[in-house]
Amino acid sequence: MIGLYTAEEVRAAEEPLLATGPEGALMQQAATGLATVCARLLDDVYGRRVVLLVGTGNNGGDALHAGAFLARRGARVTAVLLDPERAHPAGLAALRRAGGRVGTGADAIARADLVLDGMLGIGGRGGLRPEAAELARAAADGAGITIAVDVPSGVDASTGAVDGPAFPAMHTVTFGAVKLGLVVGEGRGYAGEVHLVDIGLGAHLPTPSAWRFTDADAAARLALPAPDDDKYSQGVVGIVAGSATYPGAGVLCTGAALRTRPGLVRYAGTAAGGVRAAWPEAIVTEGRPGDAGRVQSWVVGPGMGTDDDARSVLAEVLATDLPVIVDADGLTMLAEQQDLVRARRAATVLTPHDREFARFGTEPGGDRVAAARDLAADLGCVVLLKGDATVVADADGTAFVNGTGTPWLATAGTGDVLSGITGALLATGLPGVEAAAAAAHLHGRAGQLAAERGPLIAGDLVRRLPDAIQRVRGVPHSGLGHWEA
Ligand SMILES: NC(=O)C1=CN([C@@H]2O[C@H](COP(=O)(O)OP(=O)(O)OC[C@H]3O[C@@H](n4cnc5c(N)ncnc54)[C@H](O)[C@@H]3O)[C@@H](O)[C@H]2O)[C@@H](O)CC1
Ligand SMILES: Nc1ncnc2c1ncn2[C@@H]1O[C@H](COP(=O)(O)OP(=O)(O)O)[C@@H](O)[C@H]1O
Ligand SMILES: [K+]
Repeated sequence: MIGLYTAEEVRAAEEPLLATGPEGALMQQAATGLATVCARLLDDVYGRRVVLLVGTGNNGGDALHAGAFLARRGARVTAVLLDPERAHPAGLAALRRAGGRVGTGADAIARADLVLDGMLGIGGRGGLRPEAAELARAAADGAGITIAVDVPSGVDASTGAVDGPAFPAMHTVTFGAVKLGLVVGEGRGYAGEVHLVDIGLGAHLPTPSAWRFTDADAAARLALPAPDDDKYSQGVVGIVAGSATYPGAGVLCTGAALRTRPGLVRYAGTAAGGVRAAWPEAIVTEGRPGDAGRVQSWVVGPGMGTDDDARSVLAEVLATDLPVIVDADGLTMLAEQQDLVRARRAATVLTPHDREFARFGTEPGGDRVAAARDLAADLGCVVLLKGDATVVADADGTAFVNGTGTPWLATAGTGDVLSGITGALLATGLPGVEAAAAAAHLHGRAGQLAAERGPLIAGDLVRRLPDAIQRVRGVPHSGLGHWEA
């Protein structure tokens, strides 16, 4: 797993290194790593125009030292200083020694091949002041590559909240540890591609605030069928989704569960006809959940409606002592009867998008990890808050930020697929928070695979799920399967 850290955690880890290491050593390491990434992205450094946006703190110092490195390799480097009296003295001296110069704003930015944002790093507080905001806008309008030093200025490094304008980075070169604000919420959009430069913080870092799953983490949670398995022992999933008028949600959800963990999937609900036609593999009843037969987990909510029948079905499912994932219409009803979750002892996973989340009382706001954590703690369940970087939080504060996916997932029905995957993983006995994090990871990978062929529809995710599973397991898909000689 990849740890994601707040600014405070990174500062605390830096302290012992600053206290014991030679003066400026950490900054030299950071700046060298930064300049190396810049040089790689510029391809040929000689003669390139580089503009440094330089604030009053160490973030500006990093930019100045990296600028000096690039100037020594023949780049034409101009530093734009937000406050000339307070620019990092050693950094400025190094830049001047290397032949860099100090200049002014917008024109230089418009002509730059590369704009390096060293205005604010983890010491930034609140929104950008007007002069900094102006430079960020000019960088957005320019044609050069935009690279943020450590954190894009205007982005809260700990939360990803953005208050007003911020520097639009195509790349962020971050030091020592990945800051949470680079991968979640609005901040993620400003950070672009994140490059991590090792400055030796490793042993000093605390347990991170949040985690990101790798493919290996997801794969470790996808238990393979064993020789002594049968269709029941793999975990049976029950699906309550879709309706006579809207069978689609039932079809997608059932398909996703089957494709994730094809032991046995049972369906109960009024979309029975559509589900039966689409998935002969599923066991289908028009009746209530109790008529479906034994299951090890329930998916309830997508497209099921919100009438009285739907309410009583939701209550019936939540009254079981089985793990349940609640989505869509189920969430709309649950928001009005939150005690149905609080009373549960088995795992409950709620998978709201922003509007569904708001029905539980508060908008997600700028700090999406905190929002998901708060609701999870309040209800005593797992909350998976959907978005371009989906957040999963458990009642004890454990949090994951998803790193897979594509904006092509913003299409109807993809949420139903996520519900089916989550239900299938819950049925295997995984803790709720791990099932949800692994499901989000897998869903995103399926989306990426489907998007390789252009615009995707939700059904494509179901079709690509087997490939996504093989991909996260690191199995090359030759189409022939794996044979041991
Ligand atoms: N601590 C260290 O030794 C290291 C720090 N590094 C760099 O240092 C950065 C943190 O440096 P600092 O703590 O000096 O902080 P920053 O450079 O992030 O910013 C602090 C300065 O900006 C001002 N400021 C804060 N909010 C502002 C706003 N909204 N508008 C305008 N000005 C604002 C503050 O008054 C202060 O002068 C990191 O992000 C990283 O880039 C790296 O060099 C690695 C080593
Ligand atoms: N811009 C985006 N980038 C990446 N993923 C997205 C984006 N917008 C939505 N998604 C993902 O697509 C899915 C949409 O789910 P949802 O809103 O429930 O749709 P539906 O109810 O139509 O199925 C979620 O998994 C969400 O994380
Ligand atoms: K910055």
